[in-house]
Amino acid sequence: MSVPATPSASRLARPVSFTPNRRPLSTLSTSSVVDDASSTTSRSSTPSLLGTARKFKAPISTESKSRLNSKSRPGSPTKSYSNDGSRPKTPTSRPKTPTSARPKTPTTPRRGNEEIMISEMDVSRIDPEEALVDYQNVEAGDISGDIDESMLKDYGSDDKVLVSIRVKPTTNNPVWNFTDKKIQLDSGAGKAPQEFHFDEILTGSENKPVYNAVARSHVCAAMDGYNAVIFAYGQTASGKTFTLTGDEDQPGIIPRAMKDIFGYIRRTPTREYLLRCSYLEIYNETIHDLLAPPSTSAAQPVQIHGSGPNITLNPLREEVVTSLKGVREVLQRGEGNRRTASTDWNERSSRSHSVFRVVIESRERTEREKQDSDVASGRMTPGYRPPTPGGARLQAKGGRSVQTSVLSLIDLAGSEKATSDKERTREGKYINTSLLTLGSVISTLAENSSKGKSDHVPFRNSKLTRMLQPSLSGDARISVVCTINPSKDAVVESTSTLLFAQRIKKVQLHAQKKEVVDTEALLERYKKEIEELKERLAEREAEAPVRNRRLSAREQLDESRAMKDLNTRIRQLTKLILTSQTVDESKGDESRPASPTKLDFDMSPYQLQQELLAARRQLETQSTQILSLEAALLARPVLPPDAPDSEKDRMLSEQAKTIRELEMVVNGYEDNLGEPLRKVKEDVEKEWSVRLEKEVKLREEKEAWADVLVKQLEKEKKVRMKLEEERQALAAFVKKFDALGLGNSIALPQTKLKPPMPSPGGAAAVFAERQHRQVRNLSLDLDTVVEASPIRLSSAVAAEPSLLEEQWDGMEDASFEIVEKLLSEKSSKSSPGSPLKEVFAEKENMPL
Ligand SMILES: Nc1ncnc2c1ncn2[C@@H]1O[C@H](COP(=O)(O)OP(=O)(O)OP(=O)(O)O)[C@@H](O)[C@H]1O
Repeated sequence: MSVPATPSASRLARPVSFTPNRRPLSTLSTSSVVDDASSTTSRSSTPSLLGTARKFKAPISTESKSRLNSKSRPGSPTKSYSNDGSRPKTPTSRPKTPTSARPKTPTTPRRGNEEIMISEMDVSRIDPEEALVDYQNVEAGDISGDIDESMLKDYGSDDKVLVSIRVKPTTNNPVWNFTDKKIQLDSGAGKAPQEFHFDEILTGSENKPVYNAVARSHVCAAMDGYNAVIFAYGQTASGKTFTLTGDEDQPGIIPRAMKDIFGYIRRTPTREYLLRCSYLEIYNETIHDLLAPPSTSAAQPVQIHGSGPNITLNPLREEVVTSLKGVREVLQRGEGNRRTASTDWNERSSRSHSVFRVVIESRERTEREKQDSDVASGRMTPGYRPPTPGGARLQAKGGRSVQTSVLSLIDLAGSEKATSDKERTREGKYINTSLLTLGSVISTLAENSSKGKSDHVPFRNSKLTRMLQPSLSGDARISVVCTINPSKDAVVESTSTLLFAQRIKKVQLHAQKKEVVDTEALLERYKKEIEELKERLAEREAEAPVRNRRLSAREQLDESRAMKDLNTRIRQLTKLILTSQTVDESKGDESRPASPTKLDFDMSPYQLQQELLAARRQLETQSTQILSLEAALLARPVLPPDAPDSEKDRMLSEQAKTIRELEMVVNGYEDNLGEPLRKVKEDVEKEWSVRLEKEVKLREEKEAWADVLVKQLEKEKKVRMKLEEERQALAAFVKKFDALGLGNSIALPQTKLKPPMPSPGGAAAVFAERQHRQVRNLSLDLDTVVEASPIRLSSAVAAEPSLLEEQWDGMEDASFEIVEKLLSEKSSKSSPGSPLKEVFAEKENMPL
């Protein structure tokens, strides 16, 4: 068997059979599976199965409103009713769950909201391992607390339809009298007295006895491998939805059946189950998938394919459920999508026929599985066989057989008279036509059965009868609840319902359960596929060492990827099979997280071992490859220097190829590092990259600082040069000063300063010229000024020692103090106004 690339896609084309007999793999119409996930929205906070049975309503007429408002909930069952004299036109209704929050859109009664909650429970996503239900994983809360075997009917001995009448409680002039099995029109009704006999006559508002009488045996039959159909038929507002769905106080057949299903699994330690639900409605002769988003189901109505007993429905979703919570979600979604509207007779009348189906696949558990799960759960396999009425047990023949059955719970739209609303009238026509067809189909079948005839049965005249053809042809156990309104103004409709019930009672059934190995069953197919995949994997692994020698690096990489894919698929499939440990009420049926970490933790020890082995083998292969490639690289021939260019090019391209191959192998090697190792690697890389960044920053800062220092140094150098210039200028000045001739009378120490002999007036001229130049350059920038003058002018250079503060070599003795001293000695001898005085006067004015 080949592995489909995408498991869900491979099922897309498969239609869902309505006939479990030779049903192809029932799966989703997955055309909208992908976008479903994005549209998950909680629809109701009410946890009840019934609290969500809210429907769209058409606006209610004032007349209807007042009638409805005046209704009160009838009391407990009575076998005869008092006539209070009031004669409301409509039957007394039990008030439904408040619907004020619901929009009323008469033209689009179907929920127009695109954000319909889409469960993740479709077959393609669910983990079958967690979807299999058995006795150990059914939670106590999921099962019916009132299992009473005495309530079960012996459905196995009778090949007749179980027909029951439910009389709706009313205080409004009831005209029918009844006993347990007989119902009779009152003589006071003004009509010919009629008497009818049925399997059960049920009254009152309690749904539990109704379920026990009409549905429980058929639910058990379905669990035991028979197809079963339970449907409610009757005039509008007579209580069909109340019987099938019920409300929070009085859960109806559907929620009770689901509880019983889990109860049955709990009591059956020998089997494991896969449960799938679908929900559809037939509205104006079009079939809609109630579990698909409305836009999808409107664009792609469900089609009936095939003929005779081999009817298939496509596209139709089936969602795997493992707990009541999961069922609740499916029901909430489906019921939210049902079309209802307010009519003259029923505030929330079902405007369509609805079919809720549960596909039950089950398989005998192997001793090994039982032991394993008992050990895992700390329980021992109970040594008893649960009571399963009519149940021959399935035996494994060769391989284990898979039993498949379908339980269909059908709420028919009510027959009705013309209404005041145009849209309702149109719907009513469709409803009446299909009910009429159902009636004539039942009549013909009854005739054929009772008179041994084989007249043509007009199944094809309506979608409803065509869909029900396999069941009505005898392939299923059928239970019909006919609901009637006993009040006088509904006598005609009630009589018509009772006649229908009488006819259907005559239909002969011959349902068989399927105990053969059903290779089409999803459960079996998963198991088979797992086995095949494992075989293929083992073969490939065994061949790997020889094969890898032949393959190029790329081919080896492809090969290892293919093996990885096989492993992944095996893991997915294994997880799709539910076992007893996995059913848990607290668990929703949300899709299992796709986290690889989660998957790893969920793997069985065997799978982990397989995984580990495969990974090790791959690593070994890759190490060998790396080594051989490295050796090839080292052993490459060295070309002589005078080798032709073409030869060099060839060599280079070969080496480039080897490098590429090495890279590929190394990449593959890294891919194979376990998650933890990869994580460690990432952490280390992260830590070191932070450090590296810090270091780089630090280095940049230091480099910038070094630049500043270099610049500073250059500046210093320039300043030093200027200082040198100034020093020389000053030396020149002193020389000129000495040239004034004073040096002739005063002996300056020759060794300290040896300027040329100054000439009179020379120093003053130099200073005058410098002073002039400095004033001229005052507006120039700092560097220019520094260059132009021997005297510091700027703050930038103020930090530098002043020329006059500097210690000049050999100038100590030539300080101004000495000069001053010499001069003062001289001045005492010379007269005022002498040239010397002039010179000093000028010097004192020198800008310092
Ligand atoms: N046996 C019952 N006891 C108490 N209330 C009931 C009973 N049967 C029906 N009702 C009430 O009567 C009203 C109409 O019932 P329901 O909607 O089930 O009728 P229906 O047959 O499904 O109608 P339609 O065909 O129009 O959908 C509801 O408010 C429901 O609660």
